[in-house]
Amino acid sequence: MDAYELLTRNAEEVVTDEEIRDLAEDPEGKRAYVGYEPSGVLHLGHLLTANKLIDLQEAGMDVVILLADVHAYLNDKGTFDEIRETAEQMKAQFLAYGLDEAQTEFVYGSEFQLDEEYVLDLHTLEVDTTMNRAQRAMAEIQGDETAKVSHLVYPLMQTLDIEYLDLDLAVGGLDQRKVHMLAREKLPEVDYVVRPALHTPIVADLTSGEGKMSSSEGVTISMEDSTEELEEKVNSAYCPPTRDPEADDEGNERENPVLELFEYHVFPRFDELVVERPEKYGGDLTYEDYETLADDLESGELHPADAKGTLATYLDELIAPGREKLREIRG
Ligand SMILES: N[C@@H](Cc1ccc(O)cc1)C(=O)O
Repeated sequence: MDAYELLTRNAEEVVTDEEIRDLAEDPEGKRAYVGYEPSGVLHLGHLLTANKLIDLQEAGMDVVILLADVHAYLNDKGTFDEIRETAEQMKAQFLAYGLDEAQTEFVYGSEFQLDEEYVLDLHTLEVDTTMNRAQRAMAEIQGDETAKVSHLVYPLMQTLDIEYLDLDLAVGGLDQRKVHMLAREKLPEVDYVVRPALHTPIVADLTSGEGKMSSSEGVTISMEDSTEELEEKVNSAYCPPTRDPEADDEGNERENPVLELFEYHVFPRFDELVVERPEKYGGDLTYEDYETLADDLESGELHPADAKGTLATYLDELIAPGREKLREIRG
């Protein structure tokens, strides 16, 4: 796979394609980041962006993981001490998951976001940004909560992080796109250069196939799940024998989350998947790419129950090292 392909595979959006192409010309040693509000246990949402970071490392880039403690604090996620403690646990899980330690730098937001220069830049942005504009950027991150002043400061700080961490690329889920658009608009106003952004898809809720999956709403899979819990969740997932399911009774769009997990979580990490089947049902199947597997599900060659069993096995392999780490940490 060439560098451009590694950078962009499974990305839902790149901003802009031209800037990413430039980066792909010479990715060696360039810096990409994802910021996470520390929350202790990694779940599929974290792992989807982590997969992209692994791709970028493979292309030669260095990765910065921002443990966004100040942002979590602004978003009312607990006391500062609690937040920092959960951040330490996340570090260990990211490395266990497969990020290359030599190419990964972990930075706490509080290491630089409280410095005088940063804070003064922040105030400059506050002067230059309407409340309406900042609030729009936050809509998807803040959820249903009533907007507080902290929610307006939050996206302006995220904008500055891109400059202060000296990055060449900002990565995030599609829910970060409005903040990255704000950054493109605002960074030049404080005389900083615009950096490209890359957005990963948001996988649908496991049980309904609707909306987006996160740890707070709906069912997700996390590093905390035992093999049995993981199997149970995958087995109860929505999986019609097609990649384009019909909308539900209320007209809500649906996806096939089982296929999405194969596409975004499993195939990027394994060269080949084996679906184990007894001889009398046709024997084992081997897949080297997502498309063939999705075609077989659609044609009936691959039964949803077999697809789910296989998905559970591979997801379990992916989270097993992180699960071990968590056990060690918690004793
Ligand atoms: N906004 C991110 C967290 C984040 C914070 C600061 C950043 O610079 C980047 C990302 C989230 O929703 O979790």
